[in-house]
Amino acid sequence: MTDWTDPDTFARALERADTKEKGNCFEDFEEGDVIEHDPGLTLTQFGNEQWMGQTLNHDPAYWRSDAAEARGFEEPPIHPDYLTAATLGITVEDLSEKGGYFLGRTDVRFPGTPVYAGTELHVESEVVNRATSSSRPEYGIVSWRTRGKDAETGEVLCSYERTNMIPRREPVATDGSGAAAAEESDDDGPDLPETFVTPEGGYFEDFAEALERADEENAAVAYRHERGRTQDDVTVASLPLATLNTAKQHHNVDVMSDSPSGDIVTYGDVTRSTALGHARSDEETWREVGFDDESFHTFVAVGDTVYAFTRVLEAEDSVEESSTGSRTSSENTASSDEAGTVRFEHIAFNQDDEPVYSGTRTAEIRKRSG
Ligand SMILES: C/C(=C\C(=O)SCCNC(=O)CCNC(=O)[C@H](O)C(C)(C)COP(=O)(O)OP(=O)(O)OC[C@H]1O[C@@H](n2cnc3c(N)ncnc32)[C@H](O)[C@@H]1OP(=O)(O)O)C(=O)O
Repeated sequence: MTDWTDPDTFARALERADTKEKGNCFEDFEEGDVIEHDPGLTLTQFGNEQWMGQTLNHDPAYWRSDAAEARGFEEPPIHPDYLTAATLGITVEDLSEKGGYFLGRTDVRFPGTPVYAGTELHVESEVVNRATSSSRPEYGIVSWRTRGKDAETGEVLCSYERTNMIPRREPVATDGSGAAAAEESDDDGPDLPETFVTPEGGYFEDFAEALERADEENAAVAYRHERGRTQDDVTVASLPLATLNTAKQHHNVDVMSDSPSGDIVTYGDVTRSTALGHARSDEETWREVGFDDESFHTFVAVGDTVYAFTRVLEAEDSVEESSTGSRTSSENTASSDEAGTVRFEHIAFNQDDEPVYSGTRTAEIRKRSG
């Protein structure tokens, strides 16, 4: 009788067996396709605290009832970074499990927040763009609009547009124009302002005052944050799996040894949330409003340390009044007169000072006088 576990026999069996494939290739996506993602997730206090603890998001309003109430929440809510990461994690099986990398995301918004523990998430995505990569024949570039909804009420809690490099079944000829353009770009050297201004504190007034000072001095409000977080098995493999993110990039060292990164890499949402955690530790955050123009520039792997750099772009002190006289919020107006709205650019960088993530963020920041 054949012993299938004999190593030689088993090696031959493996050679002859078909693989039941997971995930979709570039050719499987058509613009306009709508995909309802089967995995769902109940947003729990444990999942929320695990994410926030490991990414150094220690804002007390998300941990303690009294601090939550002082910020106008019923109880410590689900953190917007965890909500974003969970909304994306659920989609990976259908959209990007085949491989390829998370390149960027924009228009990240939270129309239904605050969200509390116990909410069940139902997620759907629409293919909004499919493009040929001019530099990488084995990949195409796909963008999706994703919406994470409250499974019970249908209310949209988190939505965004995301772009990944996705493997093709068949490589295509590329014209190399992207790579050539990058090589041709003339390098006149960096064009940085002479003076960098650092806000004195983390309140809205500190950011507004620093911007005024920078305007007078033809300077930029730009500074780095001291904390760093070295990537380990928890941040690289455990946190994405806890969001049901099945991307092999984060947990299959065997397959990834033969990939552009050569190793497993940190989930983009972990890198970004860690850098945002560093930035938030130096400010008095009131509410997160949204994120745009997010890009992942290079890989982060076990042993790399994630640091953060912040540029303050705008500060707006206005609160919109509705016709009934009650407060409403829009992009540049705060939801409460206790806060003003600030737009930041955050850059995550590694121990070699290489940018690994960048994006703009709009947040309501508490007023000292509020
Ligand atoms: C979730 C999830 C997976 C992850 O979280 S993976 C971890 C996060 N992502 C990364 O670590 C990727 C970091 N990026 C890189 O290391 C490099 O970008 C990469 C993937 C090696 C490619 O480098 P290249 O130097 O070959 O090329 P480019 O960076 O110029 O990009 C290749 C083409 O993509 C286009 N592109 C780049 N960013 C965007 C964007 N935000 N939106 C649209 N298109 C973008 C770029 O223009 C290039 O196009 P060509 O036509 O010139 O090829 C999960 O699995 O879901």
